[in-house]
Amino acid sequence: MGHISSFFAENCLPNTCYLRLNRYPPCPISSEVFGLMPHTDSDFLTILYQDQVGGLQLVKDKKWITVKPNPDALIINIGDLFQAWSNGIYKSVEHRVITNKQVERFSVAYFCCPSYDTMIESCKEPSIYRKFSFGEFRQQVQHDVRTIGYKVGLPRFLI
Ligand SMILES: O=C(O)CCC(=O)C(=O)O
Ligand SMILES: [Fe+2]
Repeated sequence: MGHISSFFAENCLPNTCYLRLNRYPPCPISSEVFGLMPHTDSDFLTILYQDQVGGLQLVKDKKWITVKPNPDALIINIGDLFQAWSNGIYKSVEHRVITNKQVERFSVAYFCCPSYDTMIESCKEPSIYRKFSFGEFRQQVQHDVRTIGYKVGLPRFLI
């Protein structure tokens, strides 16, 4: 895509990436409560493992579809930074988790993030997003969540 091939190796180092262990307890009112609200991940790529219970859904062709659990597979989700970096060619996938009435569910997510000072810019002109640092992006997301109650994300950086 016109970026140098060592970009990830140089910028997404073990000390800037992180692992999250998610536990979703059984929920008697599962039709009314999300395990995780619809969102996109604020990283480059997320490597996800879900157990056999299932519950992960993503948007495909404007519809929510269920990601069938597969014990032999990892799920790779594209995040917001990849979308900006590819100038919108690769889309950050919107996803959510629905709860289960009876069974507890676990998942493990590894978020591939660069350092806060890494500049995210598209390889293509005209770029649809202005250049920003990952730190600026995180700050903007946190500011929006605090002040308006939700993440706006990449649309804030459209030119
Ligand atoms: O539990 C899952 O399957 C998804 C977790 C997730 O989307 C996240 O941690 O950002
Ligand atoms: Fe996520």
